[in-house]
Amino acid sequence: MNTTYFAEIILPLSLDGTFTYHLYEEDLQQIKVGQRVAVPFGTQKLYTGVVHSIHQNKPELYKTKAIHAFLDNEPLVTQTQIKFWEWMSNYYMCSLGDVFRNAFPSALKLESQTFVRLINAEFSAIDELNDYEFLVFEALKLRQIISVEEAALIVDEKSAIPTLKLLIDKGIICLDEKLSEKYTPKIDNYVKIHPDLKGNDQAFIAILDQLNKAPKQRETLLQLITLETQLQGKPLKVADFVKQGATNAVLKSLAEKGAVEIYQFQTSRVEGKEEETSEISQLTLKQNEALTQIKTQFVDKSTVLLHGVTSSGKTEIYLKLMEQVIAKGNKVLYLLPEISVTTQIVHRIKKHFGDKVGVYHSKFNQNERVELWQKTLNGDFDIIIGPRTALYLPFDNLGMIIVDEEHESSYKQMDVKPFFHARDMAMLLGGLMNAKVLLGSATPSAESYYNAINQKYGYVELNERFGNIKLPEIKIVDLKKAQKEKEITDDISHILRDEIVEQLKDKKQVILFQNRRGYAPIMECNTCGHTPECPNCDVSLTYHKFSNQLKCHYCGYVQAKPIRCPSCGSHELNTKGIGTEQIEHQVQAIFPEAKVRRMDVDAMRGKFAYEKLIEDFENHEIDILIGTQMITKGFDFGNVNFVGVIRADSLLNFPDFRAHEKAFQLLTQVSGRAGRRQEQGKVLIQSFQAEHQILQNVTTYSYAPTMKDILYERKEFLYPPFTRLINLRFKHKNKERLDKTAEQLVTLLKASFESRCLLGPEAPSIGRINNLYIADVMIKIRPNQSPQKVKDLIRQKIEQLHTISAFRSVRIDIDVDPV
Ligand SMILES: Nc1ncnc2c1ncn2[C@@H]1O[C@H](COP(=O)(O)OP(=O)(O)OP(=O)(O)O)[C@@H](O)[C@H]1O
Ligand SMILES: [Zn+2]
Repeated sequence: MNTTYFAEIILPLSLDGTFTYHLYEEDLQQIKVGQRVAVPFGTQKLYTGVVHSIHQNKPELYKTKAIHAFLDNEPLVTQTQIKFWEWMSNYYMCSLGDVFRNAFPSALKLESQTFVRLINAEFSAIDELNDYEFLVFEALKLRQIISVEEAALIVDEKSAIPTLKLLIDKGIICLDEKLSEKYTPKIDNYVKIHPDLKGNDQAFIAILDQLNKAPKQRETLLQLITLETQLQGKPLKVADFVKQGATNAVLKSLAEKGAVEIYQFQTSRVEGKEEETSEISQLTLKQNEALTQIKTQFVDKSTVLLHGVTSSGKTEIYLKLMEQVIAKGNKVLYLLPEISVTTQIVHRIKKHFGDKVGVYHSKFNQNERVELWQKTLNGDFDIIIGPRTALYLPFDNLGMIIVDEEHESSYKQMDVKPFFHARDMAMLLGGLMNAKVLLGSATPSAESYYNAINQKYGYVELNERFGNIKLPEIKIVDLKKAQKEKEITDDISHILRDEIVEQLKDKKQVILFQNRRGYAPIMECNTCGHTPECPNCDVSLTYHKFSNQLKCHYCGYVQAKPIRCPSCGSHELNTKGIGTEQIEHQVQAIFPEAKVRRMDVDAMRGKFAYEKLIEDFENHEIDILIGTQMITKGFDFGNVNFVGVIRADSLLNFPDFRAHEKAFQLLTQVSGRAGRRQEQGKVLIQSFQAEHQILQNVTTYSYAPTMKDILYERKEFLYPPFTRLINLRFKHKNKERLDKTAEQLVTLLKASFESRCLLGPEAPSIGRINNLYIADVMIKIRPNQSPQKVKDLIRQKIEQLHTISAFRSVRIDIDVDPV
């Protein structure tokens, strides 16, 4: 081997660092940093990787392999992205491969275990296929689906991925996705005079004669003629005609006689709303002031916090800013906590910027993801809207990142590595790309607020609602008192009930908030007190009445609701606690005429479930909407003047140092959905702790005093922003081994920390999930310590721990800045 050039390749593996491959003369002609390559790894496996760098340092310790193929001519990943990934892997203490796996669309990442499916069996231009493509195509015609591994047996190992890639490019095959879901358009029935009768007087008179014996049908037909004239060619919905006196039965008979035609027409739900683009609203005086301040502060600050009360028009300010950034030739990334929020906001943004807006949807399938990646790379969009993973797109020329609802904890990724926080990573990416970062919220997080008042960030306040409407009047309903005085039915106090009656009378829509889903969190036997628990997790099962099942919200375990207590056989099983499903039942029982709907993860499963619900709410097909925190995020509806909170208590009692901050934010945000257009709104919060300081502060909109208390406590007890946290989460199926391992690591770390800064091991509130026991060790990093050094130390101690094989089987997940 006399090659002198080597490439470092990023592979989607949970192993540290990059991997070295040697380059041949001809490779040097085409290789570029950021390009996709197919490489062998391990004994048989083939992987898609990305070129990280090219160098001449021959590895001494092992023999390198060659790159099998270059998959594209041009890089799919920018150099900035590679820097970004490396930074993330270092900061969040995971491998570069973990970041790559999470960041790069899996459809672009063919691996041995990936499956492909034939989509164009009719493909006939066989001449255009090379020998290998032809072989794979023939195999797929027989079998429909094969894996990359199987393709490697048909052609050869080297050529499998490149061959499949060519077939994908030709549209002959695609990645197999079992979960692909279709959007079913909304179909409506329409009615018109039968085309055969149009302009055919004779036929028409014949029909009318025939209808002499059916006066109702005759009348309806004549009415339709009048209506059609009035509508001047616009289609008439059957439903609308029925409202004006026609009946479905009569229309059916008319259709059978050939007098009218009933036809179907697809009513577009989501796209149909995109009108022509229009000008951005004129900002109010206050909004304009805020905009000017933001721009001034950006002169010497890279991050500005916009703290504007609910419905103050923060979105309008973002629109103006975007316009200005785009005018300078730069791009904007607009982050939202969950894509659910976007439905309304996307419409607002598209209305102004049209198809220059790219939307990244968390429910996108793999092929849609690839398309967005490529279009971003081509610079097709001026604005990208998306949730936290939109940070991974291959941007160029980013001028601004807006982090809307920056206080939202769903900005933190918790299910897969890297466990990153999008707000923090937005600032990092902003730094790498020289883009400004605007954080926006009506209830900023304690961390951002602290940074703002300490002038690390710019800080702009906007204290009045658009149209100078007063913030809603918030009152607390004392549930203890209501129960004592029997002023309550089930969980709905009579004050709350009466207010809903008034609202419905005024044709207003009502939003009710309850932060638990399901019917009841706990089922309990009245005789022996037994509570059914999940066999895999240390939690009680949640009762879902609709499906008559008990479900575990942590591992998905499901069982039918038992008829008798599994412990004592008694029939007296009772439920404790309340979920959205139960509130839905109670509300429907009190208001049988009202159209009641529920919005929680159970009710929002489909790809477009959220869009449909928003549309139904806008069309007033819902009178009362009951939801979990899903309804708190950015909802902007004009016809809601009243919001009710069913029970604030579980928010207040959560065992977490952020509980009070979250309770204040959530209650303020929910309240903010009321009274956004014409008049001051009203809010009722039911609670057994009516005197609780947080509730009192919510009613008086005392954000700053609340934060003062919270920050005082954080400082006292060494929590962020006064320390940085790293949580080490141990998981193992054997509790004893788990505890021993965690204790051993604590012993190794002890010498380096004061005892107040090294907590645990301790079981979290749910000590076992999916048959794995859990133990947490929390490390607090004080401002005088270097976080990097602490991280190095942790790595080193884990390595030391792993020299003993018994400890190696215990998984350790490192969570930097846990929320
Ligand atoms: N300058 C303006 N001209 C016209 N309409 C405005 C203006 N400012 C705000 N609005 C309208 O007022 C409503 C509330 O504004 P917006 O949704 O931007 O508030 P927000 O501060 O983002 O609220 P939240 O934090 O509660 O989501 C919207 O319907 C918006 O269209
Ligand atoms: Zn479970």
